Amino acid sequence: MIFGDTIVALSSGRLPSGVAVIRVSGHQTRFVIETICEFVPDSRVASLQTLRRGKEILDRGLVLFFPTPHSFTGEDVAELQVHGGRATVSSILHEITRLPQVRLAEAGEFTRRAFMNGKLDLVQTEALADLINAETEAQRRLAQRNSDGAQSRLYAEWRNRLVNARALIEADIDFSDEGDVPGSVADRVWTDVAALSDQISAHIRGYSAAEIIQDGFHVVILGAPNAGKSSLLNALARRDAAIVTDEPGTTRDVLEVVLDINGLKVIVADTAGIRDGAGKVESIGIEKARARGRDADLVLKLEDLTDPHPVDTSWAAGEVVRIGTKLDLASASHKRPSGYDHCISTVTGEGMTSLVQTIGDIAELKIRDAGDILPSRLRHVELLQDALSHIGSALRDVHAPLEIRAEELRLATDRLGRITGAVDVEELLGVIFSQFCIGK
Ligand SMILES: Nc1nc2c(c(=O)[nH]1)N(C=O)[C@@H](CNc1ccc(C(=O)N[C@@H](CCC(=O)O)C(=O)O)cc1)CN2
Ligand SMILES: Nc1nc2c(ncn2[C@@H]2O[C@H](COP(=O)(O)OP(=O)(O)OP(=O)(O)O)[C@@H](O)[C@H]2O)c(=O)[nH]1
Ligand SMILES: [Mg+2]
Repeated sequence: MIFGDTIVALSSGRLPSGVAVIRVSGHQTRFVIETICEFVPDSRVASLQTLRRGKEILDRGLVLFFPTPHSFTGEDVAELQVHGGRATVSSILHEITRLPQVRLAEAGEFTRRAFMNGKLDLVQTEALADLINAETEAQRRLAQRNSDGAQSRLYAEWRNRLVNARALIEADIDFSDEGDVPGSVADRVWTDVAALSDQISAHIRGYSAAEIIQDGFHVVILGAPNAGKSSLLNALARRDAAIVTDEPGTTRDVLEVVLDINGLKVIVADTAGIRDGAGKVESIGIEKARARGRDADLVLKLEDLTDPHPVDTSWAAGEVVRIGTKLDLASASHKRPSGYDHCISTVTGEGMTSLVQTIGDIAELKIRDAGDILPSRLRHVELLQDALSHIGSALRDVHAPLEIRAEELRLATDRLGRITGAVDVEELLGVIFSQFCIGK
């Protein structure tokens, strides 16, 4: 695909930086190199050159040329690896964009061209955005695998199976016209389609793991006022994120910190202490605490060992871990308290390592069984569910004419095709590429 404009952008990170990578893509790329560099280097080989504006030296840097189609975008691409000073980069960008039919790239425009030229499919494109935004090891791994094409290959394999099934069923339809072939081939086909249906269901269930990996595992700290909730939040965050006082009712609003536990994003929320007879502001806080607790993946239920006021958490949907606090203050008689999963002191740090370990283990357990390849967007899940319901119709309506059942399989194939963009993508492009930064 030929685009009118040649695009240019700073593709590396924030300035100033040691080195900055300026990327150019499009049919004017050669002309850009000829104008500001000394020579067009051999394909895909770095060359050290002086960059000039007329006679004036702008910088000395590495220049690479990737002729079409063997480049990231599939177009002619150049990379200028220059000194990462703000003025250096802006003067080079200025010189390049002065040339005819060359302009600054929009966010995600390089990747959009790569997609248009068939270098990437939709799922890989989304995963590339995720890879760039990945902050934890689990996010990186998920994005890496999907950008690598593993998810796309899985869907391609499923589409193939459906296409094969349809071919055999349609063959059966033709045969049965002649009235002499029984439905034996069809029986085998339907068994495989049923197996595929189970596989797709299992894959869809994996989305909850993808959500935990991408959005974080949600932990909510609940307990009576003064139980030590904010102190625990601060100890987990290793900083003074929340205000701590000896006055009950200090925390009124929900306060979140984001942690990385064993490579997994964990969001911990501190909440207002739950009690009856609280004033207006505090009551609103308590309502928020309950709401958060209901949706949490894990509730940490805190009780002051020296003055326990257990709160009811039977309404919580996720797992509940009971924690005794202020272990350092607990008297000898309290020293071996029972009924707690963990006892901690945020003053001495006792029990903290083991508590963090437990949070990590529970989170890990939720994603462990999900398999390697996960749907990473609601978009994927919706199309997978669509595909599944068409397959379900085909399987269920055993008395329907084979033509109709085969058509259901065709619709399922189409839905799977939409996930990778093999079918009908135009309307999605804007949404997907708006997630990118400039230079990507
Ligand atoms: N300097 C630099 N580093 C980078 C990138 C880049 O664009 N520039 N990338 C940008 O994301 C990533 C690497 N991704 C890339 C993907 C494809 C091609 C490429 O030239 N593909 C050609 C040739 C393939 C081959 O030789 O095997 C092609 O697909 O035809 C380059 C980088 C990360 N590192
Ligand atoms: N000795 C000791 N004191 C603690 C410990 N944890 C908390 N405290 C003290 O207990 C009091 C209440 O702590 P907070 O963390 O503010 O309690 P909270 O549950 O957030 O209270 P509210 O926000 O009012 O619901 C403060 O004076 C803390 O210093 C602990 O492990 N050991
Ligand atoms: Mg508090």
